[in-house]
Amino acid sequence: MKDSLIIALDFPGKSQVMEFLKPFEQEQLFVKVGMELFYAEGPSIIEELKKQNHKIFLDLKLHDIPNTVKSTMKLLAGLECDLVNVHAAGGSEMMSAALEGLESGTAPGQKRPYCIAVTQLTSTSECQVKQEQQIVVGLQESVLNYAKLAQNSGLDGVVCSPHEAGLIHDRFGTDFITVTPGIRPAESALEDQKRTATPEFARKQGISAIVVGRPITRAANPLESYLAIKSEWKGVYQ
Ligand SMILES: O=C(O)c1cc(=O)[nH]c(=O)n1[C@@H]1O[C@H](COP(=O)(O)O)[C@@H](O)[C@H]1O
Repeated sequence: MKDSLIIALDFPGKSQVMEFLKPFEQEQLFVKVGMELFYAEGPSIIEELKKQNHKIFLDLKLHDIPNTVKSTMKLLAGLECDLVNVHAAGGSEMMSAALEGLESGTAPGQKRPYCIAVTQLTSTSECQVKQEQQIVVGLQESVLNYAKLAQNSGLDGVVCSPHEAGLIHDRFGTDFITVTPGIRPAESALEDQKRTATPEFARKQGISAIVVGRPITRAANPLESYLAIKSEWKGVYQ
């Protein structure tokens, strides 16, 4: 997990994914399958990507009652991805249930997928946290609170922005995984992301893995963009 660069495969279907991956034949990738692609293609897209030897983050951000999350995680464990996630806002009981489900769905002798919790989405601003979510302590404290709940529930780490990751490692240890989207090389468009940072800034925070979507998938030359971001991040595929 350490120093990984995860490419968000936010595409509407398999054909676009396979077209995108063509120039990456020489690269072993860590890819993220999110709701759009998974809902379009179902579990077969995971099998396809595994056949190509890519590591997989299945990003379905489960957020439901504990029983539903537990049984869904049991099912997802069978897909043998490397990383899955839930929303910390679902609460500690839900997070513990997610882990129980994953453990019970993992074949004996196999390693269960890492499970991390989304704290505050990187598209969320300080203003939204205070005005819409009515969390008076503010964004950073809310992220730290969710990280604490996730760790106490036995999860392996969190999704947060690069701006909170250093503090999370200070408080919760360097082994607690931080995965940070919202990565934008200097002068890239921020689009809907609010808490953004460059790959270089991310490297200095001791972050475990960065997630990059559009700056690679929508680049004129995706492979070139991937390699440039990777060298700025100094990620080493493991
Ligand atoms: O869990 C995630 O992956 C996630 C959490 C978060 O807080 N923010 C966030 O952007 N993501 C995902 O990370 C990816 C970021 O994509 P880009 O903004 O295109 O780089 C998208 O697939 C999002 O769904």
